[in-house]
Amino acid sequence: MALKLSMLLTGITSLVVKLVEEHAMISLYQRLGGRDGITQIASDLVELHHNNPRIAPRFVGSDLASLKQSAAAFFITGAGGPACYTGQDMVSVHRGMNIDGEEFLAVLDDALVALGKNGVAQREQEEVLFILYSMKAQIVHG
Ligand code: HEM
Repeated sequence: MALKLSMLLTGITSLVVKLVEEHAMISLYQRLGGRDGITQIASDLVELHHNNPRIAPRFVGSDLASLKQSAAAFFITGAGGPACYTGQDMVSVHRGMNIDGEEFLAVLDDALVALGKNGVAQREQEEVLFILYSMKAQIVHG
C-alpha cells in the first residue's frame, strides 16, 4: 500500500515537473497572444494612458497611432518575439521628463487593466508586471 502510494506520488511529481517545464518553454510572447495579441494590448494600454487623468497630460501632444505601434513593437521584442523595436532605449526616451513614482505606478495600473481586458491570465500578468517594474530606475526621475 505504502509502495503504491509512493509510486503514485512519484508519478504525480514528475507530471507536475514536466508541465512546469513545458510552460516555461513557451515564450511570454506566445502566451500573450503573439503579434496580434500584443498589438491589441499595446493599443488598449495607450488608450488607457490617454484617458488616465494622472498621466494623460504627458501624452497631449503625442501621435497616438504611432505611439501604439512603438509600444507594440517594444512589447513584442521584450516578450521574446521578433526583434522589431527600432525606437530608443528607455533612458533616452524618458530623459528630462522628470517622471515621478506615482506616474510610474499609474502606467503599471493601466498595464494590468489592458492585460486583464485581453484575457491574459494572472501568471502572465505577474511576469509582465515584474518586467515593467524592473525598468523603474531607467524611467523615474531621468
Ligand atoms: C515600464 C514603464 C514604461 C515603458 C516600458 C515605457 C515605454 C515607452 C516606449 C516604448 C515609448 C515609445 C518610444 C519610441 O517611440 O521611440 C515611450 C514613450 C513615452 N513614454 Fe514611456 N514607458 C514607460 C513609462 C512611462 C511613464 C511612467 C511615463 C509618464 C507618465 C511615460 C511617458 C512617455 C512619453 C510622454 C512618451 C513619448 C510619447 C510620444 O512620443 O509622443 N512612460 N514609452
